[in-house]
Amino acid sequence: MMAVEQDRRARNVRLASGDAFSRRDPFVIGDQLSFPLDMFSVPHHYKGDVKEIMIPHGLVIDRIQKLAKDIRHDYADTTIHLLCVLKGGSAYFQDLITALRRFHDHADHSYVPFTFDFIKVKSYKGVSSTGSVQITGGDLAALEGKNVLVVEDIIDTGLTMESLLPVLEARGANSVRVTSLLEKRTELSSGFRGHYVGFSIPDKFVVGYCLDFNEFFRDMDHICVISDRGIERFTEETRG
Ligand SMILES: Nc1nc2c(ncn2[C@@H]2O[C@H](COP(=O)(O)O)[C@@H](O)[C@H]2O)c(=O)[nH]1
Ligand SMILES: [Mg+2]
Repeated sequence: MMAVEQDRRARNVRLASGDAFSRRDPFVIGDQLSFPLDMFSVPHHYKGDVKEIMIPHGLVIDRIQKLAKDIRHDYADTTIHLLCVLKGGSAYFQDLITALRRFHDHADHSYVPFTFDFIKVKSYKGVSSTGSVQITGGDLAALEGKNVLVVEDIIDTGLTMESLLPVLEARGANSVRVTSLLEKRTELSSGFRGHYVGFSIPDKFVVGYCLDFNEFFRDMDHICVISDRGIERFTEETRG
C-alpha cells in the first residue's frame, strides 16, 4: 500500500484521551525514501552499523519548530505540563522546549508557559488486550488539574501509550495529549495515534536522536535504520 494512502487510513483514528481534538497530519516519510550515508556525517564509531539515514538531523529540528508552533496555537496562554518519557524522548523534549522557550521572547504571540517532569514507562502485554504499564519516576500526584502533554520518541504498536494514558487520567489531569516525534506505519498498530506527531515512518527499526538499540546509538544526531552488522555488533557488546 502506498505510504500516503496507508497514513490516510491510519487517520481514521482513536485519539488519546477521548479528546474531541482532531490532529494535524504528520509528515510522511515514504517507504522508499532514504538519504545516502556518504552525503551526511555519521559518527565514525557507527560506520557500518546503520543501513541508511531515514531523517537527517536538520529535518528533525525543522519539523520540531512547526510542532512547537502547533502546540503554541492550540494551548494559547495555557500552562502545559510536559511529561517526557525517558530515555528515548529526551532529545525531542530538549529541542521542543528550546523551540517553545523562543515564543516567550515575542510579546505579539500567545505564550505557552510550561512545567515538566520525567518518567520511565515499561508496558506489558498480558493475556488481555488492554495490557498494563509500569511507571517509574515522576510525581504522578502532581498531575491533578494539569494539562499534560506526554513527550514520546516513537509510537509503534501504541500499547505503551494506550496503557499509560488511563493512568495519567486517573491521577486527575485536566487533559492528556501526546506528542511523539515518530509514528510507525505497522500492521501491529492498535490504532492509537498521538495529537502532535512529527513523522509517519515505514515499519523499520530506527536508532539515533536518543532512540537506542541496547543503549547504543542514542548519541547519533540523525534518525537511521540499523544494519544487520549493527544488530550483531551491539548484541554481542551487551553480552560482554
Ligand atoms: N529504538 C527504537 N525503539 C522503538 C522502536 N519502535 C518502538 N520502540 C520502543 O517502543 C516504545 C513504543 O512501543 P509501542 O509498541 O508500545 O508503541 C517506544 O517508546 C520505544 O521505546 C524503534 O524503531 N526503535
Ligand atoms: Mg519511548
